[in-house]
Amino acid sequence: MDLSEIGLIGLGTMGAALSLNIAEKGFRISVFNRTVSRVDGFLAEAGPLAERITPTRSLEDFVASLAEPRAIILMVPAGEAVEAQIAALRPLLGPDDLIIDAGNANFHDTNRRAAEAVAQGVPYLGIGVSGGEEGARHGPSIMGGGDRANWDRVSHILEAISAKYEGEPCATWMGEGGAGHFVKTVHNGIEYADMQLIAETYGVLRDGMGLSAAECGEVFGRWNDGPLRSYLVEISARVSAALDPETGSPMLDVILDRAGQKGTGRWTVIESQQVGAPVPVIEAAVAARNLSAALETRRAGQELFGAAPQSLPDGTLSLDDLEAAMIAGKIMCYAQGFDLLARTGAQHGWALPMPEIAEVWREGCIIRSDMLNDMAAALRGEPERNLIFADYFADLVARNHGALRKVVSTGALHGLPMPALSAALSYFDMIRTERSTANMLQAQRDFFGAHGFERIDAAGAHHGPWGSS
Ligand SMILES: NC(=O)C1=CN([C@@H]2O[C@H](COP(=O)(O)OP(=O)(O)OC[C@H]3O[C@@H](n4cnc5c(N)ncnc54)[C@H](OP(=O)(O)O)[C@@H]3O)[C@@H](O)[C@H]2O)C=CC1
Ligand SMILES: O=C(CO)[C@H](O)[C@H](O)COP(=O)(O)O
Repeated sequence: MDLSEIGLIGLGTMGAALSLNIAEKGFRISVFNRTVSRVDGFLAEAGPLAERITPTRSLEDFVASLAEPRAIILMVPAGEAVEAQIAALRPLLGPDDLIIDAGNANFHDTNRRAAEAVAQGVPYLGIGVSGGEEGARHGPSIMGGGDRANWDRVSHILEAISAKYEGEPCATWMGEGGAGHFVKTVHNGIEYADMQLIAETYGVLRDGMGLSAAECGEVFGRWNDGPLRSYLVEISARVSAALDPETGSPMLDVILDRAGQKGTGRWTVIESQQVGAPVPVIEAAVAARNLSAALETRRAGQELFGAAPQSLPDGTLSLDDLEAAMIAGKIMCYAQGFDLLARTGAQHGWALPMPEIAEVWREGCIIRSDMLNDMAAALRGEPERNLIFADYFADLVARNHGALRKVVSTGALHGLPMPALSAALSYFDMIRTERSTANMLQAQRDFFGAHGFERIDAAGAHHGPWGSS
C-alpha cells in the first residue's frame, strides 16, 4: 500500500470536501471518521479521486497508513472533540509528526495546545479555513498559525488546495500559536456583521418597501455589480430567488427567523472587550442573533406592545440610499475588525501581517469582496491606521455617510430595527467627535469613587469640588 502524504480526521461537511480537494490536487490522503461507516459513504462518492484516498477504520490503521513524518488534519468541532482527538492521537505519534487543527478553534485553546505540544513532544498547528463546503472543496482561504517551520513543512499542500487570487495562493502564515485561529475568528466576526447589515437592509426592502423575496433578490443582484460586490451579497441574491420545492413559496418566506451561532462572533466580541478595541457593529450583530433566538420573548413583546408599523410612505428611501448606507456600514464593520487585529497582535506577541490578512481574504473565504483589495492597499501604506482614515475609504465614507444617517433615522421613525447600521453610524459620529461626552462620565466616577479626572487646562490628576449636597 502506498503511504499517504497527509491524513484527515472528521469527514463531515468541511472534512469531506477538503479531503477531495487534497486528493484532486494530486496528494495521497488517508481519512478516518469517528463514525466509521461514514468513511465508506465518503469513498463511494469520491469517484475517480478514490484512487488517491486511503480509507481507514481505526486510528491505529490511520496512523500506520501515513508516510513519516506524519501530518494529520483535524476537521472536527471546536472544544472537546479537538481535545479528545489530540489525546487519542498523541500516544500513536512521534516528535516529528504534526497535528493540524483546521476547525474553528478558540485561539486561547490553540495557544494552550501549542504550548502543550512543545512540552509533550507532538508538534501542533492551528489553522483557520474559510469558504464553507464549496470553498473547502475547490479552494478555501487559509489562515495559518503555529511554529513557522511546521507551517513550512505543509504549506505546499495548503497552498495547492487554497483559493487563488490572480494566481496567488490565499494561504498565509499569520504568526505563532493561535494567530491563525485568531485571524479566522475576526474574519467570522466581520462575517456576522456583514450578514447582519444585509439582513437589516433586506428588512427595509421587505417590510418597509413591500418587495417580494424575488424582488429583493433582484436588488441584491444589481448591488453585486457595484461597489458592494461580494460573496455575501451574491448569495443573498441567490437565497432570495430560491423557491421551496415543497410549497412553491420563496425559501426565505418559509425559513424561521431564528439564527444559529457556534461561537466565533462571540469570541471576537469577548476579545475586543479584553483589549479595548471597540467593534460595535460586530457586537450588534451578535446581539441581533441572540435576540433572533428569543422567539418567545419577541412574540410576547408583539402581543403586549403591538408590532411597530414598518411600511414606509412611497419615496421615503430609494434603493440608492440603501446601497450607499450599506457601503458606509460595511466600511465601519471592516475598519473595526482590522482595528481589533492591529491592536490584539502585539498583546499576544504576534506581528500580524495586516495587508496580507486583507489579501488572504480576497478569494475563497465567506467575506471575500472587491473592497478587500482596496483595504489591502490601504493597510500596506499604514497597517495600524483605522481604515476609515485611509484616503480611498475616507472618500467613500464622506460620500455615503449621509445616506447611512437617512436610512438609520428612517428606520428609527418607522420601527424598522437596524442594530448594526445604527452602530455603524454611532461609531462614525463618535470617531469624528473631538469633544465627546465622557467628561460627564469622569465627573460621575470622581463623585462616587474619587477616581480623579484630567482637566482640559492643566496636567495631572484632579478631583472635583463635589462637596455634599
Ligand atoms: N461548515 C462550515 O461552513 C465551516 C466549518 N468550519 C469548522 O470546521 C469544523 C468541522 O465543521 P463541519 O464539517 O461543518 O461539521 P460537521 O458537523 O459537518 O462534521 C463534524 C465532524 O466532526 C466529527 N466529530 C464530531 N465530534 C467528534 C468527536 N468528539 N470526536 C471525533 N470526531 C468528532 C464528526 O464525526 P461523526 O461523523 O462521527 O459525527 C464529523 O466528521 C468545525 O470546527 C467548524 O467550526 C470551518 C469553516 C467553515
Ligand atoms: O466558519 C464558518 C464560515 O466562515 C462557519 O460556517 C461557521 O459555522 C459560521 O459561524 P456560525 O455557525 O456561528 O454562523
